[in-house]
Amino acid sequence: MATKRGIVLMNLGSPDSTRVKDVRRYLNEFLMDERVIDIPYLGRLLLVKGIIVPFRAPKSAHAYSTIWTKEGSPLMVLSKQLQVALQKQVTEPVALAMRYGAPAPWTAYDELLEKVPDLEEVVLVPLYPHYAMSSYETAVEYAKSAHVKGKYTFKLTIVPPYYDNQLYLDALADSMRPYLQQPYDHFLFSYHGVPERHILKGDITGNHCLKVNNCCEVSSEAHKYCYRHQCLVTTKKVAEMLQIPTQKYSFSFQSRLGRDPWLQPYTAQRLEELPKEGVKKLLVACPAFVSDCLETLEEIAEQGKESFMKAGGESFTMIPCLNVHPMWVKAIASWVKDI
Ligand SMILES: C=CC1=C(C)c2cc3[nH]c(cc4nc(cc5[nH]c(cc1n2)c(C)c5CCC(=O)O)C(CCC(=O)O)=C4C)c(C)c3C=C
Ligand SMILES: [Fe+2]
Ligand SMILES: [Fe+2]
Repeated sequence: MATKRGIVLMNLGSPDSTRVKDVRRYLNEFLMDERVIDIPYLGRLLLVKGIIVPFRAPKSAHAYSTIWTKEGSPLMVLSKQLQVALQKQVTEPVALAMRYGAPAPWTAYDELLEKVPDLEEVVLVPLYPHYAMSSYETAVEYAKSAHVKGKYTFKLTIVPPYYDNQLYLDALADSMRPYLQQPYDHFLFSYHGVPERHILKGDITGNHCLKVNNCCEVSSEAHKYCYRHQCLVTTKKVAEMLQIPTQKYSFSFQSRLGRDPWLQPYTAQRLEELPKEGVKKLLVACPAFVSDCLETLEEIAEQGKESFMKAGGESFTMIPCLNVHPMWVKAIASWVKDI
């Protein structure tokens, strides 16, 4: 007899609306996560509630208002569309959960149990291709704690990071290929950044990450949890599949928050430098995100484009995220089947 299974897709979550009070609530939950702002509780409370959120909430609310749709935030809308598209490919019920805000993982579990009361296994698909303490790990730990706290009897199985999985890479390359038909000088792969401190913390060897020359390129067990290594692998593999010459592509990190050093180079800085280096026609993709969101639609496609053009760029083309690309939907269906 086949195992009675359900699937949960898990993404980050968005505020309920673009009102400052909803954005404030969302940012407080997000930034009070000890895997995001990883300092002791009291310091985190003072920093987040006393400094970051009061200043950031009105600015973020405005940014969200520039991308918000009639149905809600793009991240929520596109995650729901992915749920619907996957449901058409699999017989198991598919539910959606978010790390911050609604729907919570227990809501997703209950929804699956309503459809399959004798559920034996739930396969959790984190909608993050790369391992980071502040994205993949916090989502997985939250889903696991909801599983334990709710005393659910089904087994919880987790899809590992898929940054180098051929099905993910094939879908990504296919989604980018049409954009390479147009003339371009450079292809920038921009990934969400993380503080360097997070990379050091995640180094299970204690002496590799950001310590050894070309740390992400020389073999190490540390790569299992190294976000930078995983972003580099995705970049190199996709560039190779698309036959982009080495000198015509690069990768960078966006969305820095605060003054601590984050992974470099910073996308915002590269977008101002590239035109001065002779890059006039730019293609940009953001493979750390599988669904378009604030960080792709506003930070890159709006703000990033503006600063590139002001610095002397002539054309800026943003390649959409995988969203509901048929090969991406099939990739998820195949992982769930084979896990
Ligand atoms: C792709 C994976 C992500 C990592 C890694 C990540 C790390 C990280 N993020 C912040 C702070 C913010 N991120 C914000 C938005 C945001 N972040 C991700 C993904 C990752 N974050 C997504 C998909 C989104 C978009 C959400 C949406 O509703 O569209 C925000 C909120 C918006 C803003 O004010 O800019 C913050 C804040 C930190 C500090 C961090 C690592 C430590
Ligand atoms: Fe983020
Ligand atoms: Fe590394």
